[in-house]
Formats: sequence, C-alpha cells, structure tokens
Amino acid sequence: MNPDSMLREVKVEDAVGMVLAHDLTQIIPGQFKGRLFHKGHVITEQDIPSLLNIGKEHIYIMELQQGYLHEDEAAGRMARAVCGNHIVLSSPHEGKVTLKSEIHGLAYIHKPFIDEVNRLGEIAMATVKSDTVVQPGQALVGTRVIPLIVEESKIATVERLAAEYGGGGQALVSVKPFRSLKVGLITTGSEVFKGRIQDKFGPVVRNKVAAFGSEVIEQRLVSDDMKRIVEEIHYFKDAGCELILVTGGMSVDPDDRTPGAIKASGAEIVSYGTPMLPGSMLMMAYLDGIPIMGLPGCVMHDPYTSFDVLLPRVCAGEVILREDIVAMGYGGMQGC
Ligand SMILES: Nc1nc2c(c(=O)[nH]1)N[C@H]1C(S)=C(S)[C@@H](COP(=O)(O)OP(=O)(O)OC[C@H]3O[C@@H](n4cnc5c(N)ncnc54)[C@H](O)[C@@H]3O)O[C@H]1N2
Ligand code: MOO
Repeated sequence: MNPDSMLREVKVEDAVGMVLAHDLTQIIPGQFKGRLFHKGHVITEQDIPSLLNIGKEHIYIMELQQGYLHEDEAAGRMARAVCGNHIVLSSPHEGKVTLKSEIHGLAYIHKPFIDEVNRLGEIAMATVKSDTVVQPGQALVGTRVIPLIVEESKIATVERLAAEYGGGGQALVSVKPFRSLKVGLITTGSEVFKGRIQDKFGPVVRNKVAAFGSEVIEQRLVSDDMKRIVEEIHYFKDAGCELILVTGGMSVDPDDRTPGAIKASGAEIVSYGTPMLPGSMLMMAYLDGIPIMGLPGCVMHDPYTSFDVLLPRVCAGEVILREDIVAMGYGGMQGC
C-alpha cells in the first residue's frame, strides 16, 4: 500500500473538529522554534488564523493501516532499541525522540551500527561522537523517520540490526560514569624544584582531574634527574595511586628526562607522541596496569590538549590502546 493513501488532505477552513495527525512547528527566527500544536489536538475555529500564519492551508487526516507506523511511534521504537545505561528517553516531540544522559559521564556510541541504520534511508539517527563528555540532561542521540508514515518492517530492521550489533550484551548508546581515581602528580623541572620560578602545572592539573571527580592526593617536585623521577613514579605506585601524571620535560632538550624516566620505571609505553596539536609531546604508558601520562608544557596554558581528550577516558576506566592514539590525528589539529 502507498502510505500517501492513508493521508487525506483537508483545507484548514474545513478542518474544525478534526484531529491533528502530527505536531505542527512554528519557527520565528531569533525568537521561537517549537511545537505550536500537538498531535491529537482537535482543531477549533480560533486555530485557523494561527495555522494559516505558519503556512498550513491544509492538514492531514490519517488512517493508519496495518503494517505502518506513525513517525512518533517509529522514533520511540528506534530509541528503545539502542538505549543503554544511564540514558533516559524523551517523549516524542515533532516526530523526534531524544536520548539524554542521566549523569556526568563519557558517551559511548556504536558508530558502525549508527552508519548502518542511516544507510537504510528514510531514517535519521543523529548522535554526539563517542567519548564526548556529557552533562546530566545533555542530549546524546535524536531518532526520527523522515516520512510521516513509515513501513513497520523498516523499524523492525533497525531493531534486528540493534540486536545483531549489540549481541555481546553491550548497548549501542550508553554513558559511562567517571570513577574517582587517586592521582599522584610529579612535577619535573630544575627551575621549579630550585624555586627559580613558581609551579604553574599543579593548579591546572588539580582542576582538570577534579572536573571528573578524581583527586590529586599529593604533588612532588623533582629536578631534571631521571633516577629521581623513576623513584617518584614508584613512590606513587606503592602509595596506591590509580593514575600517575608527570609534568614537563617532555620535549627534545637534553634536560627533558621525563619520557626516559617513564620508560625506565618499567612501564609499557603505548605511545610517546600523540597526533594532536596542542599536546603532541604527551606520553601514554602503563605500569602494572596503572596509567602513567607524561604531560608536556602546553597542558599548563592551552585549555584543550591531548590530555583533555585522554583524561576523561582514563577516568571512565578505559584502557588506552595504540589505535586510540592513532585515531586522534584525524581532527586533532586544534590550533597550536
Ligand atoms: N625543537 C623543538 N621544540 C619544541 C618541541 C619539539 O618537538 N622540538 N616541542 C614543543 C612542544 S609540543 C612543547 S609542549 C614544548 C614544551 O614541552 P616540555 O614538556 O618539554 O616543557 P619544558 O621544556 O619542561 O618547559 C617548557 C616551559 O614551561 C615551563 N614550565 C615547565 N614546567 C613548569 C611548571 N611546573 N610551572 C611553571 N612553568 C613550567 C618551563 O620553565 C619552560 O619555560 O616544547 C616545544 N618545543
Ligand atoms: O605537546 Mo605540545 O602542545 O604539542 O605544544
């Protein structure tokens, strides 16, 4: 059956007493965008000028047949098919259902599934990117079908794909909460250690870490001495730190000892260097499963560096792999 045959066009002047088949939107640029009339609204004589003002000279009267879905129901079914932990669904609004985060956390979106669904046609599933930090109430995903009436089989296909892609029990859209990590901070640099200049790394790192609910339990200053830096890494490991950050000395000068010290501590190096600017000199490593990050000078003064991309992921309990670092290059030119 042609879905158009389920829709009858009626002139608004003849539509008094009839029921609206979908939400009607008004847009006044700079002032208002939203629903002027709800689906299910019974049209009155007084509504006619308002309808004409938003360009509606006709409305649809709908007689939905077996095997077809209204846009609101289709959007709701798609949203329920992908919804995972810490997500709440909005009620349908202008044919769209929104998945919102319940918590401050890290968004997870299964990109191959989203691409597959959007390839089907007549469907729009718009998401934030995976690993976006989201606030409570923030929208992660909007689901909508393009026509007013869609074949039920198309939505069943979305549900089947969701079951296939999410087969391992992992939802296709979810939010990971941040863990509260004990963080050890080692600040290298003889000029800071000897008091020639005041430390500016500590406050910045404390604030960034606190933003994800973790805490720098202690900061220790060391000179540019590899043996001393290694000792401090082991000190924080023995103190039970779940993340160790080493600042400064990450570049190419003879006094830049930090990469060598992280290596000499026995840590496995995931990557020395990150394809992102600012933050290209960052090192990611693990010592017996404890993440160690070498932070270059730019973290002190640039508001968004490779550290700001990786820190939330580490705080959400993700293990950073070489491929994750590789993937940061595309889109990683943030200005430096
Ligand atoms: N020829 C090259 N030059 C630079 C490279 C490079 O690859 N080749 N990399 C650049 C990048 S990227 C960065 S970032 C910077 C600095 O990296 P470092 O981590 O080695 O930083 P430092 O040399 O230790 O210090 C730079 C600067 O910042 C001051 N500093 C360091 N720590 C503190 C602190 N805790 N409080 C206050 N100020 C601090 C330090 O005194 C220096 O003035 O290198 C680029 N250059
Ligand atoms: O580690 Mo650097 O930012 O690329 O300045």
